[in-house]
Amino acid sequence: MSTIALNTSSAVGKAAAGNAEAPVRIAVRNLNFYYGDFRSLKDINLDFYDRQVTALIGPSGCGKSTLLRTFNRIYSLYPEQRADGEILLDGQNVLSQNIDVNELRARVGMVFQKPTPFPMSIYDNIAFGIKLYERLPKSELDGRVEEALRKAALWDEAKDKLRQSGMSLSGGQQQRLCIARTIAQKPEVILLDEPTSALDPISTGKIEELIEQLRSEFTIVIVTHNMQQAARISQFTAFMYLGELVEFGPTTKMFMNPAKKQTQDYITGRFG
Ligand SMILES: Nc1ncnc2c1ncn2[C@@H]1O[C@H](COP(=O)(O)OP(=O)(O)OP(=O)(O)O)[C@@H](O)[C@H]1O
Repeated sequence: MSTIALNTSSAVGKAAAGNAEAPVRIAVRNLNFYYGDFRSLKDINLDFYDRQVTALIGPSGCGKSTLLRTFNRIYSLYPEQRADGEILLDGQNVLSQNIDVNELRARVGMVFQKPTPFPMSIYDNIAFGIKLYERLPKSELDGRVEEALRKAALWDEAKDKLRQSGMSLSGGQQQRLCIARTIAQKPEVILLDEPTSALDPISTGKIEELIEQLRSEFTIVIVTHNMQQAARISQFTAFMYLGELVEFGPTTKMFMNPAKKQTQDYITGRFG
């Protein structure tokens, strides 16, 4: 099969190569998901590697966000939604009834498409989540807020206005604040659901750089519609269609030499 001649080919290989030797952080086994009677995920089996970025791609409605939302059981806020099968986070099934979902959501943080800062100060946006779980002296809390803002590449822009509302930041800064808020809880996994789709190219670039930095510490799963973005920032890519996993592999292989025609058609924009 020839190399795919699309814009994506210039982006492929920009991210560090995938490390399939890395330990598996999340193992998805025979996962099905239902909205009422509608089965939106069909027997998904997939591994997510430790401190690697995995991109979930596929046409609208294929189940990318649904899959992402199973990892921290955010769907369980809605009674008609349910999952069966197994999602093993470090070997422990997060779908099991005896999992503490609050603890799970601290271990598996999530950042949404639209920046969602709380209507409170920049400082409190971050301190709030820490205080839910830990009682820290003020100096230590200050340190944790600073550390999270630094890791989210927002410290320099925010350090002189920590008491200003988080809503006063630009869209891109708000999204980095949401990432800082997630990081502050010291998660193991970070889920990103189209985190740059509401942002301009410069803010998008900053978030992409940030994702590359965060990879040294966190396992990252990102849903994106942007093929170039998937090629630029991920080490592994999963292509989904109609609730099924069609193909999974190192991003370079998926974009340069996919095994399935459907994958190739989607990546080259010939789908549909
Ligand atoms: N709340 C819901 N109730 C019923 N069906 C839903 C609900 N949310 C999603 N679905 C259906 O589940 C399937 C998967 O949706 P999902 O949002 O996961 O797809 P997606 O790949 O993330 O799409 P997009 O790229 O458009 O965000 C679709 O057929 C969708 O219509």
